[in-house]
Amino acid sequence: MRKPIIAGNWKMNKNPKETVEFVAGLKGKLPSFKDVESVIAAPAVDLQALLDAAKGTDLKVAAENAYFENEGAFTGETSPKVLSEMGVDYVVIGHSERREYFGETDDDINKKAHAVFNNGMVPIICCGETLEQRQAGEAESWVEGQVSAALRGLSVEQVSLAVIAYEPIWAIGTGETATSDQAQEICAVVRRTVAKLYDQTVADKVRIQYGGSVKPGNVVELMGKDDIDGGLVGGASMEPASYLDLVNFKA
Ligand SMILES: O=C(CO)COP(=O)(O)O
Repeated sequence: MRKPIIAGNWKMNKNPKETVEFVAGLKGKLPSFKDVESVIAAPAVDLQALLDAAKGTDLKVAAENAYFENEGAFTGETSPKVLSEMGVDYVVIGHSERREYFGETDDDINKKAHAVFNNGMVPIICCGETLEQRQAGEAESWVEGQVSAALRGLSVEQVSLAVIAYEPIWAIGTGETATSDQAQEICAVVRRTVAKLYDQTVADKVRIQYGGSVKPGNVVELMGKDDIDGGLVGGASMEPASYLDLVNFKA
């Protein structure tokens, strides 16, 4: 049984004060961590405020990115070692916005996956195709390639813990959700890829999120699909009421 994991991704939005206000708005309303993992991925500048506010609650904290080196002359980067020392649980890596605007490659993302695990955290590894790739019938092979590259060299134990987020780029922030069948189809490809690279037991443990215009109105249908274990949510994670509707999708 895979535990559902719903993660908000605030992207480059909110300041520390707004972060604290958001968490105050969740008070007493989050599902138990035993049933659903509720996660917020916040900008690096908000993480300490989020960690402090989330203490003693069922909310888990994710960084939106980290570098693959622990320390050194890398001006402007965020150390995965320090994130771990701060108490961060998850790190989103390889988001399509990182790949597109900041030139991150499959190789960078693989190094980041290793760095995150080596520091005792769990990566949320993103993958997903463009509209052109989908229209050319290349979505499956593209995603299979991204997942294979990201997982290269990881141990069975590490991959069993990993979270993989399938986010079709054409559905991000566009209001255009993949249908639940389209989402399921590629999430199944992700799981089959893990089975091919490792084995079915590992594949059955990996949690796969769908992301791209997830909202309270479609979360139940998406979560009902066999290979969808969670959501990675931008816009609809920004306000407590909407976020609570998502994480309480079972209620
Ligand atoms: O990119 C996303 C989450 O990482 C999806 O964003 P939206 O939910 O705003 O479409």
